[in-house]
Amino acid sequence: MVSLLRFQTTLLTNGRATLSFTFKSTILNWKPLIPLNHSLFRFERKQLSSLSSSNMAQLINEAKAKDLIENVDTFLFDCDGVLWDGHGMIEGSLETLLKLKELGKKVFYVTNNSSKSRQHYLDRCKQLGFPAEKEEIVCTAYIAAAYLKKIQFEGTVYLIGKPDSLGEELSQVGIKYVGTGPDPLQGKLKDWLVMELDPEVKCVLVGFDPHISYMKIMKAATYLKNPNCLYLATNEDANLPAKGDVIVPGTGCMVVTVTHAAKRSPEIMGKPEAHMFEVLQQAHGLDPSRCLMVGDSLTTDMKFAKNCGMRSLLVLSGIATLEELNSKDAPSTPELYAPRLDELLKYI
Ligand SMILES: C[C@H](OP(=O)(O)O)C(=O)O
Ligand SMILES: [Mg+2]
Repeated sequence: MVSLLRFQTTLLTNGRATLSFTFKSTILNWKPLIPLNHSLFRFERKQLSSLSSSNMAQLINEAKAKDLIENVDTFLFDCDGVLWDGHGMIEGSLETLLKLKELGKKVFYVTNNSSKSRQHYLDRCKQLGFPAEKEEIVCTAYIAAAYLKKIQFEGTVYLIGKPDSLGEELSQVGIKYVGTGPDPLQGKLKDWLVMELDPEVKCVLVGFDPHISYMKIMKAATYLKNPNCLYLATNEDANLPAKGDVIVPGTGCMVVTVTHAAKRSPEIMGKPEAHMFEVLQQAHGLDPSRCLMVGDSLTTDMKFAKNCGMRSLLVLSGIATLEELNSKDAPSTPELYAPRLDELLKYI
């Protein structure tokens, strides 16, 4: 009797390691010691059965970590859910980045979060002890302003966003904007139908805006009736990563309401689109095949890595879950995954 026994250790998000094995026996008279329908394996079998070996994300281990250190010069880090989240810094993230800098690796911060400016992120990195220079940080507020400057935009931006993030970045490139701050419900339908809009507005830009309102959606959608009016959005993340019971709506919730009302889709400035990588590649001459994108989202970070030709490591400390990773409908499959960034630190 010949049987092929393949062991696989899988680290679950609760830190419990489980051993699972599959066997292919040419003569099915072999009985495994532990019945395969034992609960220990039920989860594993679903996990293994839902992933074909060709596209299975691999749990990071010593050999894979050493391969990264040998073949990756540049580490691009997503921020929310990897380095920090709503509760503060994520354990081990700072130590891991400092070790990579000690090893001479280039480190960049690539965040979809449009609630803060690039300067704010620089101040935050310094405050937390992360090694960062301003040109190593790209956030979607900065990218949106840089994009409008690159296309030599002329006119005013109707901004659904914060004055101290998108507003600050637009001002820095000399672009005028209107619309920020509270815009509560006023008047009734007969008033709305005759409301005055700013004829100078030639772009609607939607980012994170805690003052999102019915009036703002109405104004944005009305500006967008003009097909020559540009429609940009910073990102489509549905939630901000914050472990706990509360769901914190992300910028994607602001974008979908304007998109639905306007019946138009925006040009997305952030991940998974390649704008942020292109800006870094142009400024620092990056070779994507020697870059690793580390993120917590399959729909943005891991797709971004794939779109830009980079290697990818998913961490389960933020938005993505092991179940989502192993689902046959997963939006993308990273090369590697780990429970948290500092899993890498164990091996380097
Ligand atoms: C979640 C996302 O930020 P990132 O994870 O890209 O830092 C966002 O704030 O919408
Ligand atoms: Mg994230």
